[in-house]
Amino acid sequence: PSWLHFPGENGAEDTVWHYTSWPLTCVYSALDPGAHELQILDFNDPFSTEVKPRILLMGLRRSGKSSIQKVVFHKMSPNETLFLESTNKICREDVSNSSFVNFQIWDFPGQIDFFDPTFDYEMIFRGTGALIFVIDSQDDYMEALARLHLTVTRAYKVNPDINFEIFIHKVDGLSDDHKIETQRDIHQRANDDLADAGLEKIHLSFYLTSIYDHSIFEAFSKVVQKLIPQLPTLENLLNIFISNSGIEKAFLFDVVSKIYIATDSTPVDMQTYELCCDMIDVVIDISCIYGLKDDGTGTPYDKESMAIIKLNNTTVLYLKEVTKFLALVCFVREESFERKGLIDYNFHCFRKAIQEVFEVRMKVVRSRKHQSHARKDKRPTANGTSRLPL
Ligand SMILES: Nc1nc2c(ncn2[C@@H]2O[C@H](COP(=O)(O)OP(=O)(O)OP(=O)(O)O)[C@@H](O)[C@H]2O)c(=O)[nH]1
Repeated sequence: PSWLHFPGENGAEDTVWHYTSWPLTCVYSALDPGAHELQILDFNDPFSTEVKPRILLMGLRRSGKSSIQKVVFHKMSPNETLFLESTNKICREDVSNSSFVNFQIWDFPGQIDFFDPTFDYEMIFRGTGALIFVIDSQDDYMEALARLHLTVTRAYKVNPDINFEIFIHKVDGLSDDHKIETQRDIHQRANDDLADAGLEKIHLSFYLTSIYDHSIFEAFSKVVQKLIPQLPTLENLLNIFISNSGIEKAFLFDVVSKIYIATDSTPVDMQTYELCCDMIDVVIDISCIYGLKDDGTGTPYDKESMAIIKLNNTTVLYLKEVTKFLALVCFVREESFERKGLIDYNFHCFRKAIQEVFEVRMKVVRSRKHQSHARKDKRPTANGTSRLPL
């Protein structure tokens, strides 16, 4: 077993212990002792069902990492993030809103000395699906670029399959011209650094983001979509659905986070996405006021949830419940919406197909769990017992 120390504020110290001498890696945080029960991560077992794709949030201090997590996944209002304290330990969180949106986010403290030899970055990167590096665009970003280069090169060596996602953040403070110029400059410098190191094969994706508009949700949607193995199937189903129903555009949304997990193959523009987010907010707000029972029980989003909003430009927005956490939001021309019966019938077929995709996934998960348990029971352990050395 090796010990990792993350110095906290006011002399407090969080000690993260992880045991890697066996395929099972256990992470234990001293400041958060209850967490160890959740943190049994089986990195080396390809059939493990405990491991969720991990998204790391990294970047310099005060770049906005915790704010992003709080705004996207905790519905915190952007203004409240002004009062967020600096993160002094790795914060891990499970996001399991639906069968597709299922991952773990690790928020790293900005002050962490990531390249301290006692820091086991191999363990961290091995189970990582996406590494989001947040750069504060309102600050001098040279130090951030140097840190980005170090982080990406180390991570790539351990795990070349990681998606590197660069959030050029806090762009609300920049003019439109300045935004484009900043993105071009960061893109150029980051890729030049990689080329100088002979690592031009590493692909970096760039996003302009701010917690004060929808850009952060859109960027997170794209990051999450890359981690959903069923994405091509979902896109295909959406393409078939819209082309047979006279629909202009359709999004499959995770209602809780407002991340869209898939859309058809026509291009997405920001305004369309914002309208969908606003519609979800309206539906949930109205349901919370008028949709609950007199005693306050019930949920604001259920099988009955649907909404039609007619815009003044002959476009109709149509929202329907797909599963407990997913909604389909469509853009339809008024004349096509006259054939609502056809749309509803096709939607019924679409929902059935989505359920089938879920079922296949559940079957795979169940059989992997079964195989995994069977193998764990058989293999000998380090201390001769069949239990984890916790
Ligand atoms: N203008 C603007 N400010 C932002 C944005 N996102 C975050 N901030 C502000 O940036 C400051 C730092 O945010 P944090 O989320 O605490 O930053 P962090 O990267 O988690 O910081 P550490 O925990 O120290 O590593 C806060 O005052 C936020 O309100 C944004 O998109 N635009």
